[in-house]
Amino acid sequence: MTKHSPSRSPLRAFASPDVGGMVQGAAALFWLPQAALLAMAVQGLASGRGFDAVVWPAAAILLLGLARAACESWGARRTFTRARAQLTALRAQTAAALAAGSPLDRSRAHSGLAASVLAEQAEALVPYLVRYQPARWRATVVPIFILCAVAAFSWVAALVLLFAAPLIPIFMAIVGWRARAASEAQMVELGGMNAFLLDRLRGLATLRSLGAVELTAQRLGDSAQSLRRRTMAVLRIAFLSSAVLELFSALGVALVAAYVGFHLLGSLGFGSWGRTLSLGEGLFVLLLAPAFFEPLRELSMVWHDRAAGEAALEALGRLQRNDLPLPGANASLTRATRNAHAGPPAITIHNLHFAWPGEQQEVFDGYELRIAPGEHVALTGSSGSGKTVLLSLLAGLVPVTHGDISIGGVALTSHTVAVLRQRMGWIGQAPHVFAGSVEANVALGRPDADSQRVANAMLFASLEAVAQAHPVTSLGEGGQGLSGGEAVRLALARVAVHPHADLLLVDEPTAHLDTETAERVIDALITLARGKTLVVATHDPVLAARMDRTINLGSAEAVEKAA
Ligand SMILES: Nc1ncnc2c1ncn2[C@@H]1O[C@H](COP(=O)(O)OP(=O)(O)OP(=O)(O)O)[C@@H](O)[C@H]1O
Repeated sequence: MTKHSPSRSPLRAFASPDVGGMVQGAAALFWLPQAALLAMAVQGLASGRGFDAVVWPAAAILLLGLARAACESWGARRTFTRARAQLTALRAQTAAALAAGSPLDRSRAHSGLAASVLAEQAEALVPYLVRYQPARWRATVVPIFILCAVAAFSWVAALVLLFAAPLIPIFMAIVGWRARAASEAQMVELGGMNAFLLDRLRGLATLRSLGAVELTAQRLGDSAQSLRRRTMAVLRIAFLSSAVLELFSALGVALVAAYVGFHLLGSLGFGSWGRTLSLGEGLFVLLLAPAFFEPLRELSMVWHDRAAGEAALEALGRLQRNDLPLPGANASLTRATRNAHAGPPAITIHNLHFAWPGEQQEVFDGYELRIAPGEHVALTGSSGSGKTVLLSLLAGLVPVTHGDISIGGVALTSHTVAVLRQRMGWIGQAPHVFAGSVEANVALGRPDADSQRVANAMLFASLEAVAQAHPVTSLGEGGQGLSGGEAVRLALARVAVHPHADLLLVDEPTAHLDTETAERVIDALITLARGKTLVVATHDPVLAARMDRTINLGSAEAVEKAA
């Protein structure tokens, strides 16, 4: 299985401007003919042509203005639609990459951070694409055209613009570099605060019972203060970049205005290719000077969108990196419908090696195991001996480092695991209970879980009383409102609803239950596993005694005996 770590380039593709942004940016070029017409009209008025000199240029300026507005609005609409579509695609790609990671990967982003990046931080891409990209394009193209037009009349004015302009990108680059660092720090702080909040909300009952609510509120307050400071840093940098730009653009325009004014007065006769500028030409140069700086000023206004957008792209890229991929995450399920299973599967494990990524110590080092079809097996052993890891390897939740696992004669590989998983029923150590009704928690939205099947499964797990006590949506997130025994029964019902499951993998179903409840859970489990292969990890000797065989992972002889 290859490591899923997308390069930065697919994400970078999001940053390329499209035709909408280009049209929007180029619309600023309409100012060139508009300024020329305005200068012509003033020249005409000055030369005594009266009202006639103004009418046609005014009409043409109006038409050009309408054309400019149309281009800008079409470009803006197209850029916005594209940006939303790109964001949706990027969110889907990131969510798919998150789902393609093993649930046992300890380096996975916390759910609070992932939710914050996907829902909140990713939104920064929209201003980045809608405002920054067209502004960047405009700032690259428009000043060049204006500079050429100005240079055609006066090389001195063009030179003034040319000298003032590079200072702006230099300062912007310096400021932008700081802005990016500040923006990234702000986003990290925001994600951290969200993760902290989500985590503490989940553990509120524990915090309250141990009297740690005050302290947590104080820490949350400190985080909020730190976030405020970071946000202010980002804003300060944004204001600074605007101030620098305003200063240089005002200086540039003032110098051009002074030159044109003195030139027209005859005090500065040079700089216009050996001739004297007319009033209209001087005015044209003067009208173009602020327009030369305008795209750069716009760029500075949206400069922090760039920093936030790039920080968001990077955060999404980080979420997409998987250190521990989920085997077969992208395999198709189509073959599953064709595969009719003949009886419960046998399990064969040969020369199994498994080590966690980045760890030298192997949890399994050449492990061998055979389980007969329909056999009920208890995995025992001291805490940390690898019971959960073995169940996870059988369920294909983590990839084996080396060795072979076969289920029902089919080798467990990234190609077959999705199909094999269809015949597995899994009960983890802490089954997750979603906020919602008991029925919805049993059905889990599976297409084959119709209401009749759900009702039968609930009957089997004696859950009707629980369902009646929690009508419609009252089950709390994380199983609040359910006792430990009820939560296990809910997990049993989830498996009971699945008709093709003939291999049950169950992790410590009786942990933390009183003897009587544990007995009932064991009875239900054995009933459910009738005619199926069952592998159950447990520390409970009563449960282990009810199985056909016990395999102790904590002792080497037991492993050999099992083999
Ligand atoms: N997600 C993980 N990432 C890295 N190491 C892990 C992870 N989960 C477990 N381990 C390590 O793998 C080893 C086996 O853990 P495992 O959970 O399989 O033990 P176990 O026998 O099920 O223990 P228990 O009876 O307490 O549930 C332990 O050393 C544990 O620290």
